[in-house]
Amino acid sequence: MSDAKVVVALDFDNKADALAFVDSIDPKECRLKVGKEMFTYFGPEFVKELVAKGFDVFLDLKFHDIPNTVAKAVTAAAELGVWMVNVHASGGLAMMQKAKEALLPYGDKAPLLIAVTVLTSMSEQDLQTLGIDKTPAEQVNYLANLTKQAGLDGVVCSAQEAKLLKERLGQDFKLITPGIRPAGSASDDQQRIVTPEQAVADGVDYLVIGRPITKARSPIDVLKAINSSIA
Ligand SMILES: O=C(O)c1cc(=O)[nH]c(=O)n1[C@@H]1O[C@H](COP(=O)(O)O)[C@@H](O)[C@H]1O
Repeated sequence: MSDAKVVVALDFDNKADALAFVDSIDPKECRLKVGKEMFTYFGPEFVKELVAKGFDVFLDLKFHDIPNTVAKAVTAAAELGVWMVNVHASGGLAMMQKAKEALLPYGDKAPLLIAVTVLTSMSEQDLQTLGIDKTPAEQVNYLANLTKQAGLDGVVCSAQEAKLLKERLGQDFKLITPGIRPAGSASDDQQRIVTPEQAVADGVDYLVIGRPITKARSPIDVLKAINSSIA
């Protein structure tokens, strides 16, 4: 298993470009995330292909459904041999508990199970439009507590919330943070952004980074630069 902190979000609409990047890197340099776009185009076979190449794969399908359906979906993810899989914490305590239970038969081969708190593309105003009268940090803290209570391994949040969550939930509770932007790069549709250096200083376990790497003229150079900035 790799000890890389960077998880590259493989958000490509074609396999050739994704594989050109993947085949130019070593599994020691980063882990890979397959999300809704590539999974919908290329399915579980693509995930298996990446696992067979030796990469730790984060299957990011953000399951959010009734407990039975999510438990079965998480089992299907474990069968693919992925390293990590996620659900939405707002699916509730029972849903998360059932998902965790579904992974028990896999023992130490089970993927890490984490829950998305408040999407990094959302601001306080966005929460208000959903009828949530809290700051993102308060809502993240609330859902992260629920996630820990359900026995999951950690949460997806913004690195802006990392320091507080590590203090409150302990060092072992994993924090996975998208919305990472090297200084000077475009924020795109992300709202709660943090640089790679700051994220690591604040205790983040894994940094999910997509467009700043995959849309760069030389993705491999950007990945290497980020890796050395957080070494
Ligand atoms: O679960 C995720 O990975 C996720 C959660 C979240 O709150 N925000 C978020 O951006 N993501 C994913 O992380 C990746 C971020 O990509 P970039 O914005 O291109 O770096 C995308 O693939 C998103 O789907």
